[in-house]
Amino acid sequence: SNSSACPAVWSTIAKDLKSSFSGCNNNARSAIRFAFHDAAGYSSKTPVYAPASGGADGSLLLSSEELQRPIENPLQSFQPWLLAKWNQYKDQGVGAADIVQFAGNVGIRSCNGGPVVQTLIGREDSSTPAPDGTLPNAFGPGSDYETLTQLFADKGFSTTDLAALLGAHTCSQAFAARQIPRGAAQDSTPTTWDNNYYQGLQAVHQNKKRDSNNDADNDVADGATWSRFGRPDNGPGGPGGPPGVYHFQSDINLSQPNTSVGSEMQRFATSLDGFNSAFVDAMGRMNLLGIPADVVSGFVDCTSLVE
Ligand code: HEM
Repeated sequence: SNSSACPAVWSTIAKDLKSSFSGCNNNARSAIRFAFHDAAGYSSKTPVYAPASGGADGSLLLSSEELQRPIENPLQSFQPWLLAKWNQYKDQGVGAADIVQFAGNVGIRSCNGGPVVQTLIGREDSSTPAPDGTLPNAFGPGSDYETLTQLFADKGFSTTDLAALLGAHTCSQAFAARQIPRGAAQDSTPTTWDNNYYQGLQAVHQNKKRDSNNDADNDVADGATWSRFGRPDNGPGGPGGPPGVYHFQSDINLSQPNTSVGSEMQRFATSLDGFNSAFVDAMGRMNLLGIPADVVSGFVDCTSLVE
């Protein structure tokens, strides 16, 4: 890839999106999840088709069938905003798949401490809905450790990659998940990109160990109703306070100590640099999911605009 070839229009888009995403706001966080959900439509277990087998092809922006799936909730309210942005620039040769991933990377960077992910441009678009069933569940069936590690392995991600990618929940809030209060965050500082997310999950497992014989209080004890232990652990609320930190069942399952994902998450809880370098590596590949390597080699590098 060639950075001098990054088309000028992307400078305008970078300025536009940076101001729209300022402070790691709702649109910034939605853009990060939107990029993930567009790209992660790829799986080695589904049929190969051009241009990206359901991966980073813009289909989440272009296919209403894909967008309407419940797993996308509540991105249906963000998509029109991003579509309008794309409509504003598409006559200047801007692709839908490219703007989706570019916006995700600007979103990450807009969070306080957010890293710079390599940002390549040149994708082909597709309005074919990605294969269904390729995205992870946070609660209930499919949110278990085995299913989720296999799901990500099928996209080419190792357990280290998965541990790092989950760290995006350093800046997540949940608005659609009915199992937790609306707007609840997954770490205590949702506009800051840090490793508190991992620390909070460590605390959950610590509490579980400490309290394995006692189910009388609000913790992970018996894992019966996870929302009872989804209390703010190091968050602004504390029991009885305003909504603070609520964990997804998937995040708790994947962070179990003595598992390969869990031990990497434990490492990231104590190493912000370790988290960021693993995240940048995995997210750079997420951005390109399903696109053949020989096609990627012709892409141009617009990373400097994200910095
Ligand atoms: C096992 C894997 C994952 C599961 C089960 C999962 C699930 C979820 C769920 C249920 C929400 C809340 C949606 C809502 O109710 O509004 C969410 C939010 C979010 N997720 Fe994930 N996620 C996973 C991995 C990832 C990855 C790999 C990324 C990005 C690299 C990511 C980025 C985000 C972001 C930024 C939000 C916040 C959106 C907002 O604040 O509006 N997630 N995720």
